Amino acid sequence: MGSGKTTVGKILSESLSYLFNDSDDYVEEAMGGTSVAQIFKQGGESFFREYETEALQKLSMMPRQVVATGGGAVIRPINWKYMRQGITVFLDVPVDVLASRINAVGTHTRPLLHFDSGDAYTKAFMRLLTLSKKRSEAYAKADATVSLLTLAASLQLEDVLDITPIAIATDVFFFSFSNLSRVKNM
Ligand SMILES: Nc1ncnc2c1ncn2[C@@H]1O[C@H](COP(=O)(O)OP(=O)(O)O)[C@@H](O)[C@H]1O
Ligand SMILES: O=C(O)C1=C[C@@H](OP(=O)(O)O)[C@@H](O)[C@H](O)C1
Repeated sequence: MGSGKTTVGKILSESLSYLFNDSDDYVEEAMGGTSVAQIFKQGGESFFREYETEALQKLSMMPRQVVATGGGAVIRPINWKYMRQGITVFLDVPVDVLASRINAVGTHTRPLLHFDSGDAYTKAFMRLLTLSKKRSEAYAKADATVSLLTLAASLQLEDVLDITPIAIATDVFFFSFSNLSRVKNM
């Protein structure tokens, strides 16, 4: 959540002349415009995960597109069957950066990070830390990991906050290119 999948994915899709899709948007459309936050409220996380899997299955049948999945899509093994129809890239962003970004945009669209009271940054940080530990093995299944810490070092930047989305998209492009031979329909 907040790693830049949408921001970077849109840049990548434009430069490749591919379509861009966001699996959360796809779920919301399939639910007649009900927001992800509302779906969580009405049916809980497992209900949302069912629709997320269905969305990934449908999206996996479409060629020439960049998909930003929800950050939790990695936790269901069945989702990998669909995501691996393409090249999978994990954007590895330090948790404090994720929490700052989420804090800046608000938590209303991200129910797992939304709390009715308390310090929003600290609560989001703690939840993101727990989730990133719990999911680390699943994220490691991606074809490529683009780590902002590694990228900052290679660009000789002191702060990951100085890395532009275009620089990240370029890195994702090169990692993806080296995996192209595995994937049909690109
Ligand atoms: N490299 C970046 N530098 C600065 N802000 C970024 C960067 N990538 C994303 N953001 C900002 O962080 C927030 C979350 O990004 P988003 O692309 O929606 O993440 P995700 O789709 O992974 O949840 C947005 O407000 C976006 O503008
Ligand atoms: O990490 C998660 O479990 C989730 C991430 C969200 O997507 P983003 O990663 O686009 O915020 C969204 O799918 C839902 O709130 C659950």
